[in-house]
Amino acid sequence: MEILANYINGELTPPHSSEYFDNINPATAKIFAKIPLSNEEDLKSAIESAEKAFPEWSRLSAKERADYLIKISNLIKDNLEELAIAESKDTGKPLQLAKTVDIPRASANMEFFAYAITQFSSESHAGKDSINYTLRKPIGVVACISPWNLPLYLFTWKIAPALATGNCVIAKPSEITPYTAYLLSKVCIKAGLPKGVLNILHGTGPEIGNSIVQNKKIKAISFTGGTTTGRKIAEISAPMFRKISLELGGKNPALVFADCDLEKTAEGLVRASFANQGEICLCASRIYIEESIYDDFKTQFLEKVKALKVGNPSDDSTNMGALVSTQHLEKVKSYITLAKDEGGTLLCGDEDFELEEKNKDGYFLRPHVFENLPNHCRTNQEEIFGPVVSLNTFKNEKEAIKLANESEYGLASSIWTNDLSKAHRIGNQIETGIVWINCWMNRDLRTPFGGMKNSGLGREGGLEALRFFTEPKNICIQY
Ligand SMILES: NC(=O)C1=CN([C@@H]2O[C@H](COP(=O)(O)OP(=O)(O)OC[C@H]3O[C@@H](n4cnc5c(N)ncnc54)[C@H](O)[C@@H]3O)[C@@H](O)[C@H]2O)C=CC1
Ligand SMILES: O=C(O)/C=C/C=C(\O)C(=O)O
Repeated sequence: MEILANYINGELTPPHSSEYFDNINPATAKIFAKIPLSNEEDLKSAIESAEKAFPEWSRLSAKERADYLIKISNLIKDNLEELAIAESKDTGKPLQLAKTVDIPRASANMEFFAYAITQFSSESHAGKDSINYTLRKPIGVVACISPWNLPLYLFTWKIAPALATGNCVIAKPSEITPYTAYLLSKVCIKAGLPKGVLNILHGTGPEIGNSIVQNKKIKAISFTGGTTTGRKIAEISAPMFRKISLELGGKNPALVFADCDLEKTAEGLVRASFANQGEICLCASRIYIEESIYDDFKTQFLEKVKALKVGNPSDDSTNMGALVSTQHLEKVKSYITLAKDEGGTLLCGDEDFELEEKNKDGYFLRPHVFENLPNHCRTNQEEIFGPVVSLNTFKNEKEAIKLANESEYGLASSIWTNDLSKAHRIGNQIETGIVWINCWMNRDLRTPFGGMKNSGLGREGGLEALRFFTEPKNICIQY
């Protein structure tokens, strides 16, 4: 059985506690690796090595730092197969998805920020008697804390801009899916990344995660995960006046208008609802359909959902793998019970399905579709983060916007219509950080990424991430 290690000061390092916990394959329910249970001592070593590395790393030219990121990006590409297998084993997601989305995006994150930093510039302002220019300095030792749903994809999405801008990083992957972060340590060693520039600590959120957040030497935190955890990080960071970037949950609406291309919309929304088993913060979970096409949409949507194949993640024909853990499966199931208690009609999801012998104990769930749920019920308001979606109706544009905005969350939305004026008008009024028109999760890494309301604070992506990880300093010269 593989024993994972922390990555501290450029070396694979066992935890001070000498204690480990289980890494479980959700598709088989079998333990396949042991995860270090890190504590304050490990954090102390990681911070010391990061502080030691900072003066030199931050003094390198942008191009020199970019070259390291490109090496890492290339090594991720070279090891795509191994990394994808590891990601699928750790998360339960289809191997095909890991090969085509997760790992290529991890490589692209490194490459994107390598190029971005060489093009990064700051403002200057010429006035009547003075000229001002702004320097953007690295902050120091920063933390990146990431979740389990897109492990290497989101881990690198944070680490890449933090390193590119000259910071040294303490990074913590989710304890539920730590495996590709461990493999990334090996990639960084192979790439010759200077010691201490990146440190990866494994362990639980309440222990090592909380220690990182409590530590005053950590000058900024980029976090993706649940809203409850995000709130805790904000509460602890506020008195320290520490910079934080929070990418939190979503309860994302999709608005389907009578003038949409029905076939494409149904297909797009099956993907938006159930990609990665519905375990993406951007997944559509409330679908609002214009009354006049409700029945037609429902028929087409259900036909496609029922055709989704759930099962062995290694099989190329599988559309949905296992949910990430038994605890998460139980959480999602409890929402299915709740939806029924709230008066919802289950349209599909409870059919019998066959699993291969080795997957019999895995955490599989068919995609569930409900209708007849009121907008204010918990099923339509709380983040489920699994393969559960509700179909709802609206009468007109005004009502569609009202229903979509009746939410504590504000991450992503999608609008499906062939009337582009209407799409722009609605896009402008929807309270979400991201609006997709006739598509979903079409990502350009240059765009601001993040949510409003309880979906987070700040934006990542492109220049936003480079600005987040730097401290602006204005210099004024009088003529
Ligand atoms: N991007 C998103 O929107 C995500 C949302 N979620 C939502 O959150 C729910 C809970 O999932 P979890 O895995 O428990 O998410 P979480 O928010 O607990 O975990 C995310 C990361 O934060 C760390 N963490 C946990 N508690 C911490 C603390 N006190 N201080 C510092 N770091 C801490 C975890 O170890 C992990 O690395 C899910 O059911 C889902 O609804 C989960 C993952 C991603
Ligand atoms: O950056 C992206 O393309 C996707 C981000 C997704 C999340 O932050 C999430 O699901 O947690």
